[in-house]
Amino acid sequence: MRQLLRTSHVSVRFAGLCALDDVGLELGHGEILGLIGPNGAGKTTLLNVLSGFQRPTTGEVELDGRRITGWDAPRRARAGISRTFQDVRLFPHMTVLENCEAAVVGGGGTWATARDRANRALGWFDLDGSAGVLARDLPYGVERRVGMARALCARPRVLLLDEPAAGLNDDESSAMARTVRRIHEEIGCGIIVIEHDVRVILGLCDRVHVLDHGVTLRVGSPDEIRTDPEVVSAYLGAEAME
Ligand SMILES: Nc1ncnc2c1ncn2[C@@H]1O[C@H](COP(=O)(O)OP(=O)(O)OP(=O)(O)O)[C@@H](O)[C@H]1O
Repeated sequence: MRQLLRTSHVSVRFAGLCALDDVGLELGHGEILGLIGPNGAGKTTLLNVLSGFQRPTTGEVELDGRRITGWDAPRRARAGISRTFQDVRLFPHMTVLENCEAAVVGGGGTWATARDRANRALGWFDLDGSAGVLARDLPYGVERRVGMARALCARPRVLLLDEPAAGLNDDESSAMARTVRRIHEEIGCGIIVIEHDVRVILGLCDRVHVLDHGVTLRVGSPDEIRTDPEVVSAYLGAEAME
């Protein structure tokens, strides 16, 4: 596996709390990697470290073999690392289309490119009919899809998805997973996805990285993770083995 993004020996401490402890994560070119673990395991903190929103206390981050640990979030975005947020964070007074265009222009693209990419990304998420709607008027499920469309407008090399199926029902979650898979086939970017819905993760990902209390519990294929006794007892419970 050719490495696209990796962390080595990453630790993050918040005052007395160790949110991440010596974590090494690897994402290959064109790979979909699931990041799972119980509440407070450190998943979002690790995504923040990868996207430049959180400086690690110790450790390094590399993109394509280049050390990017000191780079801030805008610089990483320009280098091709795009992300979504649990709370989406759209510009509320701008339309769906303008939110997507802003992501392209903010990354240095022209308005013409921005319009083209935004329209394409909205099409991937069946959002063509919502292009002119103000972001503040969107229902939650639609808002999340716009967040993903916006992240994809930048044509990222790495896409970091923080709980894309949160708050969605089973059918919507399955549809979301199918969309992620389709986009992955079309763009070929590496994807890291945090998700609590284990069925979505195990069905979608090439490999899964399991965190527990800030440390790596296991890394393996969906089948290895599904049947690993330690992962099952720490996180999955019996239902994932069915
Ligand atoms: N800015 C911060 N200041 C202090 N503590 C923090 C901060 N961010 C996260 N933490 C703590 O670090 C630990 C890891 O949090 P994190 O949000 O990364 O976990 P998570 O696995 O994403 O959890 P969840 O599944 O609930 O979203 C938690 O104990 C959390 O309270």
